[in-house]
Amino acid sequence: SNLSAAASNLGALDAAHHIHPFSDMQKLNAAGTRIIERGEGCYIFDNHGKKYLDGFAGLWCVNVGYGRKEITEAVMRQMNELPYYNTFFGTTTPPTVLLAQKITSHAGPNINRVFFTGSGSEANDTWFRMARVYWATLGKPEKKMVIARRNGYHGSTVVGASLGGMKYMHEQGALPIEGIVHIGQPYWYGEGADLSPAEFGLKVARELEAKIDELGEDNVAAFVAEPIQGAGGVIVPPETYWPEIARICKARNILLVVDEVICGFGRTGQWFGHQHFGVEPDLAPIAKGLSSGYLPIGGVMVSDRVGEVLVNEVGDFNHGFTYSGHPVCAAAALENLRIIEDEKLVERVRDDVGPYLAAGLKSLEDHPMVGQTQCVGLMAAVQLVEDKADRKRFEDKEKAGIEVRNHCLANGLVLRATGDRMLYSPPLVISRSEIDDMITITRNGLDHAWKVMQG
Ligand SMILES: Cc1ncc(COP(=O)(O)O)c(CNc2cccc(C(=O)O)c2)c1O
Repeated sequence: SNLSAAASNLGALDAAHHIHPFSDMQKLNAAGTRIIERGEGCYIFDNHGKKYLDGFAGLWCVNVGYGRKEITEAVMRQMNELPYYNTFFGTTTPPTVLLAQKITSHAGPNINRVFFTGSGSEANDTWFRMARVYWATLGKPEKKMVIARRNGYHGSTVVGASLGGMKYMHEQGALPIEGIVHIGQPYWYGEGADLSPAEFGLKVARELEAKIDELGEDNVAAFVAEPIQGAGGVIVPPETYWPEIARICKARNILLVVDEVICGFGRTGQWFGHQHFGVEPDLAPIAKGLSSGYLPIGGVMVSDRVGEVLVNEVGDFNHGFTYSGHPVCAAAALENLRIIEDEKLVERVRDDVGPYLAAGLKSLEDHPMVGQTQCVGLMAAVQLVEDKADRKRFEDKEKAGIEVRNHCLANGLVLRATGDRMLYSPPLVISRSEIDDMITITRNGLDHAWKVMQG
């Protein structure tokens, strides 16, 4: 049949018809794409039947693992009942309502409302407009600048990419848009120089205060940051960083926005990353682990400070998407969160497999190529170095990371490399023996890459 014929040359069809995200398509088409066909637990399988341990849970998101039939069945039921309806014009659907309630039940006492989107990027665009509407409603329309961080990641929409601090994204599309500025990142290993982590954490947090002074407090709406930068390389800030950030936001009367797209829903061993660091956001974008990626859904968790104004004083908030609160995506997310609750995955990450992964990564620190490992819950990084003595980095950081990543891939482990940092973000259901495999395969990858880089 033409389907089987098509199946045999999916690669050619992909090259002919499909432009991939974040890809050099000429190189990709020459190299060919890997067709991933199936997933089970923490494993994915390509169309040649090769099995990979997915140390990255898709893109940071498959928290409950692949093949959870409970979600498929919940989606099937909802799909058959009502495949779509909107939440505009005074309508809603049962899963959407129940999902909003369930999310806020885990988000702490000050967060009681959710605005739904289709992605994490749209969630960032959404809070950006909410923050400006909030201040305008309080009679401060000039309070509209947003401060973000270099090497932060907040998505690929115009606002998302502008909030992000990735230069290679700004260069494509003349970004950032006006109204968004960046300060430093709490990356002690790479930028701490002779300061202790504690000193560096305070120093880089205080760049926020300096930036507010430079811009004028009455012009600044918000500061946005990931609890732990994900795509930036799993940059775990020094202990002193977040308390100082929270102090400054309060003292200078700007909204604190915490991007929970990666850190949310158990990734750090708490329901949300801000809870790991003990800070209270005014607004928090979410996505990824919300549905474990089974269906696309995102949103913004809204604190009462903003929510009361948004609900009771703004009148029409003229913003939203066709798929805001999509009933089938909401049903998938609702069942996903039920699994996380019933299987106590957050507690498991905090008390069992998170510490277990941290110990396994620590055991790699004796390797000549490993300068540092960082691990919070099941979100971790291995910092590659050329010379540990003075934290000397490889000239070609990308090559170091790619050599480790490709060797791991050839040995059945999917990892992410951001420059010279190897990143781990496995499903929250990963077993200790699967973690052992991740560590073993990583060590072999390090041995290989060390030889190549010494070459
Ligand atoms: C913190 C954060 N905020 C927003 C987004 C955007 O979400 P959407 O993609 O759903 O619009 C993200 C997404 N993060 C993301 C997406 C794709 C790839 C990688 C990578 O690290 O390779 C990371 C993210 O990590």
